[in-house]
Amino acid sequence: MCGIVGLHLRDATLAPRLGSLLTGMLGQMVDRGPDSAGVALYGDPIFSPTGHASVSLLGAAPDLAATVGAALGVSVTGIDLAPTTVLHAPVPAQLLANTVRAVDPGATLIGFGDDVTVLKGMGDPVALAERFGIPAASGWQGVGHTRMATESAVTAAGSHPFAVGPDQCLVHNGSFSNHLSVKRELEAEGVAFDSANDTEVGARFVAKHLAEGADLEKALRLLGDRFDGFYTLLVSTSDSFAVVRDPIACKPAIVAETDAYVAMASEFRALAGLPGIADAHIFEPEPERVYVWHR
Ligand SMILES: NC(=O)CC[C@H](N)C(=O)O
Repeated sequence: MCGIVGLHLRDATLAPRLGSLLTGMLGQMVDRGPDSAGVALYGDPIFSPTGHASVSLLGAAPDLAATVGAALGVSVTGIDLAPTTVLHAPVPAQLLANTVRAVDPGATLIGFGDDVTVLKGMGDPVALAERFGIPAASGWQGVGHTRMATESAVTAAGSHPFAVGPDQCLVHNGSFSNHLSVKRELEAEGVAFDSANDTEVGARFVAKHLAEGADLEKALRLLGDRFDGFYTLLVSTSDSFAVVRDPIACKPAIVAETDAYVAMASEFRALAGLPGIADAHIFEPEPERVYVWHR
């Protein structure tokens, strides 16, 4: 199992409702993965303030904002939402991420960018979302995941999303059967990993191809060529929202599209409460077809 939900808004008047709609969707997927959960939000003014990069971390040192601020020579602010910590600084996102890694190598970086904030934790997904303040969040895009672990331990670091490139986020339902082979290839090229999770291998593969200049559609086609196993993936970037399924599409997925949004979930019940759903174009993504929507 595992439950995926995602909402890509086209109608800016829905932005103040992003967090409450996403929390409602996540709540419908709790029985697909009750042990841990994670959310990525794009464009919330508190989690991702304008003019600042954000970095999301697990296991951050208590005084990290001050240490990173001293290293960068700027004011760094933090939000403590245990086990996730979010830091903000008025510097480029990659510089903030690199500085955090250098200053606190014991922390795990779970997301970074100009527009995205990633929050992950253990326990009931809706209780977590409420503790993180997701229902009050706004923005233009959000992704959520409820995990039933198959490939690595039930820990916050093993929870999805895996957000390993700037403003990127990947969530997965399924299991990559050749992830250890792909991981060895990526490690030989210098890619470092934070967990033993199969989904992290997919996220690092996509991030590498995006960094090398592929667009999201191409990166997901390359993933389909290289990875074996089962997958429904929802992948988002600073301007895109994409869905792809393996050749036999054995993991469920449903998309609803209106003039106001594109929504995706593992099961329709997560979409049933969305505004205007009765008039939405609703379909199951075809096997192996890469669907990408742009902002
Ligand atoms: N149940 C799932 O879909 C699990 C997804 C992924 N293989 C993980 O272990 O995190």
